Amino acid sequence: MPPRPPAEPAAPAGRSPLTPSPAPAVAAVRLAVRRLLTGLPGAGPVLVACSGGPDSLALAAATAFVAPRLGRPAGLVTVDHDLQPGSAERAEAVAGWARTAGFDPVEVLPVRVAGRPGGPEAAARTARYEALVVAAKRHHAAGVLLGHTRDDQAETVLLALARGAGPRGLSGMPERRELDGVPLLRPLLDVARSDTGAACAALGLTAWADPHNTDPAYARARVRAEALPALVDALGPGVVANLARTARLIAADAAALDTLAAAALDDVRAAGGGLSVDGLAALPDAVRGRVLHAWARELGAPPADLSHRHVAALDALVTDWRGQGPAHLPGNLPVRRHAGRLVQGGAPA
Ligand SMILES: Nc1ncnc2c1ncn2[C@@H]1O[C@H](COP(=O)(O)OP(=O)(O)OP(=O)(O)O)[C@@H](O)[C@H]1O
Repeated sequence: MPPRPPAEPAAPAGRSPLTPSPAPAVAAVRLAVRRLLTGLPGAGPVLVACSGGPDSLALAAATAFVAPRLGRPAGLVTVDHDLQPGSAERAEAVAGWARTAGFDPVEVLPVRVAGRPGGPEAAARTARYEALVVAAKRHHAAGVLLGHTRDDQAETVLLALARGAGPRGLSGMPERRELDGVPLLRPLLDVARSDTGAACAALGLTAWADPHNTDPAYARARVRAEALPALVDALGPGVVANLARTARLIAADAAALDTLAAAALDDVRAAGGGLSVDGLAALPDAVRGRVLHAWARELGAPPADLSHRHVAALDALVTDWRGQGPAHLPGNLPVRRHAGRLVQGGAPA
């Protein structure tokens, strides 16, 4: 069903109809958007990335309400992945609603997913983010707003725990990050999914139900349908908020370690090039791992291919040196230990 234009809820009895009080869920979503938009740098528009699902539809309705009050232009973009029948009509319905809600610009972004590497979900995500970044640059946007909620964050943390992720994965999704110079902003990370659904209902918006969200072929859908509800049953309703809180705490620690590692990398640079083994060995494990990771990227290893195994191989040259090596980084980059340093290059002749 295409979304219908938002309508403010009727004022409760005893209140002036001129100042209706929004439903609590509507107020919660608006407050979250206001908090993020207040003081956002840059004068350009924010672009809401809206799928037509309940999260981004509630986000869009809140942005349509809040942005003009803060003097911030707001546009809306919806991506047509062309993966399901009727996707073009749905995208047009979202765009049509957005025009009536006052967004400008409003764009449907068609993307091609076929032929990209990875599974269809990953390929669609990559294509979507590419299109969002291009649109944001075209409109000199101050940022792209995404509708991820607290429940999405909790799912992300559980999935990260299940695959044995380190602090980066356990940090979940950041509220703000830059992709190719474009700020990606997630105002709803502390808003419950039940609130985005309730906000849509209170505003008379009919959201699109993405069949992928309930398809048990996807691990995230199984976490959403089974694992999180089981945890909530067993441990209480605070679990979702607590998982999201843990992500924030770990993100703060990870950021502090990153800062320490950036300084440590400069400290352990060796005079003749490469890194000093003694300097590296003196660092705490968590800092040394980050230093080696950053150095590998500096050497030209493609970040997407650089795994913890590569970092562990570099680490072994420092802490477990038995004459082995070189370690091989992706991008055909051998690293060896020579004269008390880690240096790039194959075995000496
Ligand atoms: N087709 C799309 N067009 C524009 N933005 C999208 C699209 N799909 C996803 N997004 C953006 O990415 C966010 C996360 O999408 P995802 O599908 O992972 O989560 P979701 O919980 O199903 O969100 P929603 O309820 O908004 O569909 C969305 O809230 C939205 O901001």
